[in-house]
Amino acid sequence: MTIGVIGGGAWGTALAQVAAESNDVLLWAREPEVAGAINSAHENIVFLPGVPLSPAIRATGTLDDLSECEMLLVVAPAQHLRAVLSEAPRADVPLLLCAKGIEAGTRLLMSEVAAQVQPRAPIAVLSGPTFAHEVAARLPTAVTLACEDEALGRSLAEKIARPFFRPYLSTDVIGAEIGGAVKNVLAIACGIVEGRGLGQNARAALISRGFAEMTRFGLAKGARAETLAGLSGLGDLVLTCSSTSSRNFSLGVGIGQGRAASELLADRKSVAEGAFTAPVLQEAAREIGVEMPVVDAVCTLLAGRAGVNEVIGALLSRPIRAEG
Ligand SMILES: NC(=O)c1ccc[n+]([C@@H]2O[C@H](COP(=O)([O-])OP(=O)(O)OC[C@H]3O[C@@H](n4cnc5c(N)ncnc54)[C@H](O)[C@@H]3O)[C@@H](O)[C@H]2O)c1
Ligand SMILES: O=P(O)(O)OC[C@H](O)CO
Repeated sequence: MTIGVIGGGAWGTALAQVAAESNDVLLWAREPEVAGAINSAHENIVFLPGVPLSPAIRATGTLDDLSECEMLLVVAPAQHLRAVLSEAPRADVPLLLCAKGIEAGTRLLMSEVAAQVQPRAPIAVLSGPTFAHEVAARLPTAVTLACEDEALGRSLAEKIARPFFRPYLSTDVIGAEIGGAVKNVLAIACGIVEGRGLGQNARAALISRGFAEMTRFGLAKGARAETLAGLSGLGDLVLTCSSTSSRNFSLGVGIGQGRAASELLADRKSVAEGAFTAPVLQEAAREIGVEMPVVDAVCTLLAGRAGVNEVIGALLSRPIRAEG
């Protein structure tokens, strides 16, 4: 079968490499130099350099070329997903959504955006603790594959599973998406703590209190607790809050070291989704009356409305309260 991949960033390329172990893969890349190098040198020189890619991966710059694919992995960044999917051929094949974020303006999750622009396509979500370079190196990785239609979810999982790439099934699409979106914002917070030299205790406290925020928000939006505590929630939170391999964490490190978020973001070619999700998440949480102080703190720092010491001081001086 031919699997289509929409998005030639690091994650789209790593997933193409996984899928190419037993399928033909057609990857749409926005940048002509990315598509050119994949076809001529079997390497994504821009977003995943140094990884020799399977010759079973062909790249194209034309979305219409994906019209014959039997399933599509959608790996465009969250804020571009609507535009890219709108330009893609009308699909009634399954869309496996792999971006982690909430759309600015609409506050919609990726599955909700996809349902608006590709209403005939069955939708599933792939999320979890997955650094692209590790997956591309075939290091053991487990993910959540969420689909309301259990049988479809199982068949998609069977198509992409490999001995080193192990999907766990869920029917909680919203839960899988909320975990992936929220953890990116919390990873920025953990990076700030690292960049400021505030120690491991502070980071563990942030992961734990951040997980409490993710859970409050997720449950209020209809997510299931076990999904939030699983690979796509807590699992990804732990990964992303612990390593400079995370673009969100490393953005936070820069902010913690005193650099302006705007300057750090302007320097980047790769995406730090948490920077875009944070203000939308804050709006969404306020709308439903869910308190998210760590998310609020990240928003303040991203917008440059206060300094790091002031924001951390305010977090630490909140009234003493019950943990649960
Ligand atoms: N990299 C990872 O390890 C990883 C793992 C899991 C999930 N993800 C998620 O996958 C998604 C894609 O991330 P990535 O790491 O592949 O990206 P990346 O940072 O490697 O590359 C940036 C991507 O953004 C695309 N882009 C830039 N401007 C665009 C525009 N105007 N319209 C459409 N596309 C545009 C580029 O073509 C490129 O594909 C994100 O939501 C990310 O959170 C990434
Ligand atoms: O580099 P990040 O922070 O976008 O994290 C990548 C993946 O989402 C980790 O699961």
